[in-house]
Amino acid sequence: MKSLIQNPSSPSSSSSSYMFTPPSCLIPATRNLKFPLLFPRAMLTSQSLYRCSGVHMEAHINSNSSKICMVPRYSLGCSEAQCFVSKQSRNKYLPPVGALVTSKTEDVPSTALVGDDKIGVLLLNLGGPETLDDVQPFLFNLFADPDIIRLPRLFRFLQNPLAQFISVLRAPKSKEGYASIGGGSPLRRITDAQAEELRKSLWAKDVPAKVYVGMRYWHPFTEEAIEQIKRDGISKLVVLPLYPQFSISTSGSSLRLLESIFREDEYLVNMQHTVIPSWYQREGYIMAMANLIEKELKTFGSPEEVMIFFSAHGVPLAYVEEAGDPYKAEMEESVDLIMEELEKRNITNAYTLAYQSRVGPVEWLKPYTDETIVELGQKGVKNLLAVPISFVSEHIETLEEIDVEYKELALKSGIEKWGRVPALGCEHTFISDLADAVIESLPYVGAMAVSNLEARQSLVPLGSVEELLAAYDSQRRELPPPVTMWEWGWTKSAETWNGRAAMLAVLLLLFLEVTTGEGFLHQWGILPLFR
Ligand SMILES: C=CC1=C(C)c2cc3[nH]c(cc4nc(cc5[nH]c(cc1n2)c(C)c5CCC(=O)O)C(CCC(=O)O)=C4C)c(C)c3C=C
Ligand SMILES: [Fe+2]
Repeated sequence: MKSLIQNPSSPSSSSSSYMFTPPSCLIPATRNLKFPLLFPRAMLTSQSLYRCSGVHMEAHINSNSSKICMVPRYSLGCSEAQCFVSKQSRNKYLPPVGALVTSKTEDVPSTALVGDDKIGVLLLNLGGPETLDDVQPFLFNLFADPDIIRLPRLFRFLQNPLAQFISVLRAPKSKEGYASIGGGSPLRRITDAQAEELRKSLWAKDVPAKVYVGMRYWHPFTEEAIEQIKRDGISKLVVLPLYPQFSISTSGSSLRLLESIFREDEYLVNMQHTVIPSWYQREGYIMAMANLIEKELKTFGSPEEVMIFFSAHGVPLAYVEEAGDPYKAEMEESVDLIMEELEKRNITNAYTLAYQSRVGPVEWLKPYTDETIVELGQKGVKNLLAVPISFVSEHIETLEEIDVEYKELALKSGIEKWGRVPALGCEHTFISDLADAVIESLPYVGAMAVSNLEARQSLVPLGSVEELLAAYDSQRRELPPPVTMWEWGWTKSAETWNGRAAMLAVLLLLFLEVTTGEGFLHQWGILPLFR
């Protein structure tokens, strides 16, 4: 497979394992899902997902009896402190083999068989540069992704030169940010710890699965995780993006990559899998978010006067309005569900949602976080509690953008007290519920959910990679057909040479722009914005 990835440093990783027989007695919730799976807001209601016969239950799979039993929910007592294990202590039980994440502890057999099946969970995440030298190649990988910079098909040949150009321009500013949070992204460390906690939680629920981490733009790359999955002989795979809400630019991009890897590999073509595309509506996520907010509100003198300020990572507006990205709808529903949960606890604070971290010249989802902070200050709001909602780990945009830039802006704008809810990390309600989501999806591994009625009624929205992407692609606006030039001479070879000539011309123009400081990109205000 052709790889766009720039990869200067070597990977390191780890693994673990499990056994399971698909359960026969899981009772699906009685919801009728009429829309493509990428639109859970339209499909799902906020109640009904987590209750069974009025009692709060969870699916418990006993690998000995091969049955699912409904048992009262319990918690595992995993703390944030436990989660942030040092590199050394992790390495003790995380042998650096392949791309796997989770540990091999004493009680974990190296093979995880049930019948003939070996079950794996693949956590998908974005990845982040681990050192300052990684920043530019990491940015290249990000901007080389057609789901991040969406060029019309005719101009796809410009994707890599453009990615190179933008990544070089943006690297100095990004490096400053990563330098200020300790010289690199904490994402890998936190995602590894989440994978390990998920593995433990699955084991505690009698589902001894192996858990793998596949990052989209940095180590351990998805390709590395897949290689490890093949080496381990996994036969059934649950794919779980670590983004609560679906976006074309995040989960969608990772799934598209997986699809291309699956298509080209004989082993993977035959491996049964299912995908949990988004899970913001699950009780564990909602409860865990509400718990964190409730706790943080108590640090204010008058908690009831605090404005709860949900800040989500933005996406370009066109993703939602033209490409059918369900991200905004899912984000708004997430906020509604969390506020409903807080109301049940008699917390009825004012709240708002805004979008942060925009990049480039195009319009992004509004309102923008920075503008909203200023407006709130002008309106006389004095206490603000920022809640990062689109991502479950601390990363540059919480540690630098929110904690430093937005805090400073808020204090300048008249806000007197600023607070911030931590990212979920390894919060145990959250991890335990992710484990439940995996368990609930297991009966549908290989069932190819979208076309399968039973799977449509499952407790988590499920689908195969291919079907999910087909649902997403059907929402994409058709690109205009290629322009037909003269009949004569429009051969494959002419097309290739035309493409090359155009690429050279664009590179020349870019070069002239950078050296002279003048040109279209400057006129349109694009170039300075990438700095
Ligand atoms: C739900 C989360 C995210 C969405 C949606 C998203 C879309 C998106 N991001 C960019 C551009 C950049 N993202 C960068 C880093 C980054 N982004 C997310 C999350 C989402 N991105 C994370 C978790 C990270 C990694 C942070 C870390 O700690 O390493 C970066 C690099 C950092 C920087 O230079 O600011 C860029 C650039 C676009 C264009 C986009 C939607 C199209
Ligand atoms: Fe991003």
